[in-house]
Amino acid sequence: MPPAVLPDVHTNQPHRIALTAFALGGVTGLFLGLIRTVQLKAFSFYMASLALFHFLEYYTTAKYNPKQVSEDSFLLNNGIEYLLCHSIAILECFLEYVFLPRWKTDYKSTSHLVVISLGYFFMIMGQMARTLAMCTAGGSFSHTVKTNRGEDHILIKQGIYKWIRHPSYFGFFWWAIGTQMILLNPISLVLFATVLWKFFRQRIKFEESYLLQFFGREYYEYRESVPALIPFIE
Ligand SMILES: C[S@@+](CC[C@H](N)C(=O)[O-])C[C@H]1O[C@@H](n2cnc3c(N)ncnc32)[C@H](O)[C@@H]1O
Repeated sequence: MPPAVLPDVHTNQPHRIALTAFALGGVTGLFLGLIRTVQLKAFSFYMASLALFHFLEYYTTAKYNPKQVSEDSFLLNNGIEYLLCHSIAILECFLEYVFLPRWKTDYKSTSHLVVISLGYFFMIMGQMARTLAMCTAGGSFSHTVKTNRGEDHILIKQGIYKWIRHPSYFGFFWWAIGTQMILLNPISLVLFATVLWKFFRQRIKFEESYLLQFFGREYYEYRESVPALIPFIE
């Protein structure tokens, strides 16, 4: 690999990367291991999936977009709202488990089964879409929106981008919705859907204004023909 493509060790301090990856792997392993023994299995799956999500953010950036990888690529500092949403979700999950234990663990009810199955489907599909988007976009992907076009920033229209205009946002949105469905968290489901929908609507508008500047008519035509597949976002 030519030196210019190697990750910068100042923004990727090896001991910190190793420790973060170890911690995320530990959380994933711990909660997957607990699934058989705990009653609230969905919570274990949620925690394992949350840790896996953050591990994959760094791993995929390091592998497919090494010039832009940094410790921030774990996306663990994803803003106060993100942290609050997950904290509220965990609190809701435990409060409902304590005060409404039967309702929370009534896995035999058909409505619960439908919500939980859909939730797992959204989570798996969302994670796959997000990771696939990052692999496909490669050097054109960045965790922050670029306001200046880099020299290797090309318009991506192939692979998953042929079917979904913002597949990493689509993936993130449906993955997060899925986590709240498997937890049977009605309050946090509404909270996640509202916060994320507002965030992505704003972000897509901002991002597309720059993509139109970078790629002109080509992006305009792409935007007109490929949907975002996030409800009520054109
Ligand atoms: C966090 S990435 C998200 C990419 C895309 N919105 C998605 O959801 O897969 C943000 C960066 O991707 C770039 N980007 C978004 N769509 C792109 C495309 N189709 N081709 C190339 N770059 C794109 C933007 O310029 C921005 O700097």
